Amino acid sequence: MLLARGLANVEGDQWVKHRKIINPAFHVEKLKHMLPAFHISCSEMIRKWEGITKGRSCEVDVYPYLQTMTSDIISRTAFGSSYEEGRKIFELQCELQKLIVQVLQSMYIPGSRFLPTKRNRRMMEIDQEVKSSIKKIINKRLTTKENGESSKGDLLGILLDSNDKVKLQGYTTFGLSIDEVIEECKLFYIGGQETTASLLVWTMILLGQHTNWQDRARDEVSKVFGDRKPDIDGLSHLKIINIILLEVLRLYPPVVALERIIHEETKIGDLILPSGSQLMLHLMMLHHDANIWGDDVNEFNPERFAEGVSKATKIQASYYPFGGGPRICVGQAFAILQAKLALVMILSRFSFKLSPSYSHAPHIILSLQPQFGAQLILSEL
Ligand code: HEM
Repeated sequence: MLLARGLANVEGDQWVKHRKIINPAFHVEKLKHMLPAFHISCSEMIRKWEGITKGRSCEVDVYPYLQTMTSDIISRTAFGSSYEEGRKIFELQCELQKLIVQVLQSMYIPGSRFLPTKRNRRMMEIDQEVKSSIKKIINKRLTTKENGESSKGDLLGILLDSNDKVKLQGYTTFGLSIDEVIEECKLFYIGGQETTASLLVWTMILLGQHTNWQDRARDEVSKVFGDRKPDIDGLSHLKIINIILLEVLRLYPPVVALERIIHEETKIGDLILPSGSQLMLHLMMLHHDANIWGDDVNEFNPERFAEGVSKATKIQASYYPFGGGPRICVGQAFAILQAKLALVMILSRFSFKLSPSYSHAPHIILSLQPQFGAQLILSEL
């Protein structure tokens, strides 16, 4: 729970309260204003690639760059004007994430997390530092608000506004405490950064393999935007890129499994599951089941989504890259918008193919990642 205790980790009434406050932050109207921030972060990545390729074809492991870009986007969109402080917080959060992965991968000794080891002390230090830095940003915001300045269009501002609104609606116990706002800010990073980087890296790997789809996507980009800067309207009309992303999320879902706890005895077929049972829906298995998807289940074939998600399978309810039901991913539209914009910008500037030095090894560290990176040959257009 050191990583974040926000929305994803609360239950019952607590969850209803958090979700009601957070939902507006991800509304399409709000996302529209975040597009310029997405654009800046993506342009920076492209400039770095141009600096490497210098007009020639060149091998680049694109994965770390995509990770930096998605991290940068979260810092900008979560904290807006407090971007620099936000970035530092997320760098610490990233270090914490790595330390936690080390713990998860080492032998479990009960109680060992309370020992004052170097790693444990560093983890506690980071946790304290992150909390106090977010607190400083929030306090600064609250002071400017008290002075009558309107909130910024970033996630933190929207979260604080939305919190005020539910309080005004008479839900005296409904608002979030400062500590809870802090946890939500941390969760945006945990939930949004690695997952979106995972979606983008598998998309580039697959388009580097299936260059016919890359060409189709690029054609679409030039038809929709020409020399225009991508806008939200155009992005929502990209059909080819949309089915490509759907197919990537089927083959390589960044979150590989969904978890649920049953609150009352439930009968499924011949099985009677007692209350309190923990269920896991493995998306990798569901998305790779030939009975559902057909014989070409392991092939990259975006065309299967041409008539929409429900027509792509023989059985309904078989595709859940963003989960489902009331707990469906709150950042879905944010992630898809970001992925579409990044792809449009990459495809307009580079063509790419898989390098012979790429080793295919999907592995899971919080999200589904290419273990040895994503080596592509980039060529400037
Ligand atoms: C491609 C990118 C992403 C994927 C594949 C993804 C996937 C998921 C999945 C599978 C869940 C669990 C849903 C369930 O249990 O039914 C989830 C929950 C969540 N995601 Fe995402 N996510 C992505 C991006 C984001 C982004 C960008 C953010 C925020 C900036 C975010 C924030 C959250 C939060 C807060 C929850 C918990 C929702 C709740 O419990 O009510 N995610 N996500």
